[in-house]
Amino acid sequence: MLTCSRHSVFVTGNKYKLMEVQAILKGTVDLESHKVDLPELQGTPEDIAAEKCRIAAEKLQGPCITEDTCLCYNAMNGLPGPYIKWFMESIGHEGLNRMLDGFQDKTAYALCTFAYSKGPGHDPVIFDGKTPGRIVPARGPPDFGWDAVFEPDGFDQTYAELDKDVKNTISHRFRALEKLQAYLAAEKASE
Ligand SMILES: O=P(O)(O)OP(=O)(O)OP(=O)(O)OC[C@H]1O[C@@H](n2cnc3c(O)ncnc32)[C@H](O)[C@@H]1O
Ligand SMILES: [Mg+2]
Repeated sequence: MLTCSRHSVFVTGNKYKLMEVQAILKGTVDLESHKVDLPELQGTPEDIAAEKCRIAAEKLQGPCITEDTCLCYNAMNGLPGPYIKWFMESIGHEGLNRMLDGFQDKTAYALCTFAYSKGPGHDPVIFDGKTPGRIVPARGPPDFGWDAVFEPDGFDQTYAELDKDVKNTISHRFRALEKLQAYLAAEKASE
């Protein structure tokens, strides 16, 4: 859970996401953490992100922010995309590489979609961030999801090998949060 000056709350069950969001927003937004179990939905990344936020706002009966993360293979027209969580849990880093065995194109992109709702009954606003890269055999600490198999463009290190401070200035999450921050700041200024 993340509380900003407008008492909005970041809802996630993923402690690594929360740590990154806290590190990226540090100093600009007051954070507070709380875990709520949200359903894994199907659809386009944008529709999933919006619906996830609607459900969280209903559960909390108040304003909130949620985020959904995709890992999209270009050779597979964007899949596994929003279903990456199940692929990661079922087949692991090696399987995520093997899926591309029959393809020359190993490029992929990480996509983060934040959604912000003013509360139940309010349509969520969407903010996305994308980082292009490619899928490589796992290197670096295996702690956070598929970090070890994603090498962002312009780097010869995987997300997992990169210093956290570096990942947090080029990541899909950082890019989406930049937009969300600007939106919240403008909203606050107009009050
Ligand atoms: O409660 P929520 O916020 O939904 O947390 P989650 O862990 O279920 O997250 P998602 O539904 O967005 O699924 C995304 C999957 O990708 C993983 N993931 C998310 N961000 C990542 C990142 O920056 N690097 C590596 N793996 C990441 C995450 O661990 C999940 O397995
Ligand atoms: Mg989830």
